[in-house]
Amino acid sequence: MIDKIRIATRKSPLALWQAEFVAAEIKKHHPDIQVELIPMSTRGDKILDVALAKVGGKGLFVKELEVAMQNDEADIAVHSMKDVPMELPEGFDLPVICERETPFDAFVSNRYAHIDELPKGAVVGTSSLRRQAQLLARRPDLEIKVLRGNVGTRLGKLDAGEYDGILLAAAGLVRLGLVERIAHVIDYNWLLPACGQGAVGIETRANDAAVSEVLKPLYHHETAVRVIAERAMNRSLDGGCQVPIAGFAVINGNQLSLEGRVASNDGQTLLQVSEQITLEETEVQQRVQAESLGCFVAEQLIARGAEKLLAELS
Ligand SMILES: NCc1[nH]cc(CCC(=O)O)c1CC(=O)O
Repeated sequence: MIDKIRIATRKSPLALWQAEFVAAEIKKHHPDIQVELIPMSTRGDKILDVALAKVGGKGLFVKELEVAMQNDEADIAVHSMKDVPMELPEGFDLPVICERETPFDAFVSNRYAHIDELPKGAVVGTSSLRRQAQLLARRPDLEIKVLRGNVGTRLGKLDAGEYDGILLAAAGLVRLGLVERIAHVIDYNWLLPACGQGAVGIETRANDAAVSEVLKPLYHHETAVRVIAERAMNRSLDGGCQVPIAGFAVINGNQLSLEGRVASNDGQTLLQVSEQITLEETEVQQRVQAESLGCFVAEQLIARGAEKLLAELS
């Protein structure tokens, strides 16, 4: 019997919100289990002055949390799925993906109500190559300026007048109660989200059946199927979150569709593939199908030159 669960989390307000959310859900379903947060800093939190793409290395935001689990200082780690490397290290599992918040990106500005209102040459803040590439594909005249730090830091830089507008995940702003800062949510047809964006995942030590059992009520199957498809695509393309890859899956009835994009950093080349399959009956079958749809979309992208594009970037 488990009487306590320790949650390793980053210290940013968004990470703490997500960990608190998981803690509250665990307590709701298991009133007798004690939950404790173990906040810690990761390398990704400490390196703030360089674009993430230049820092390199996978798992910048998760490694320290895994070490804490390995050392039995924590039992689970709560992550933004977007930040979780496609391949987990040996000894860890990701048994639970929670219900997704809005997966889209948001335009935030103190001066302009819409991206389309930005004048020629306006300065837009983002450190995501995915956002940069897709924005430049539509508006090659805009100037992209590095923007790092947690959500509050980024908003502070916007407010200090360093940018005409910035791009952030809408989910982070919603969770932090900052919806009013959103000028508009960006249509995914022209800014396709990152694989896993808006979804929270829970990592455990491998084969920790007791902890997995406790976490079961937090599992959201539809989100899991969508995120599995997106991540399988990303994995097959061998891309981390530091390359201009976008992937977005939706379920409509028994149809699972996945769109994937790979772009050059300047947005001049943008490859795009969309595929759809009919889902089988069981959850296990559907997860397997999602995985193969992701690989299939990746193959199509590779056939159109994605590998060459990504190789040129690294
Ligand atoms: N890379 C940082 C990060 N990781 C997850 C989110 C947002 C929340 C989410 O996608 O679940 C953010 C901030 C952002 O991209 O604006």
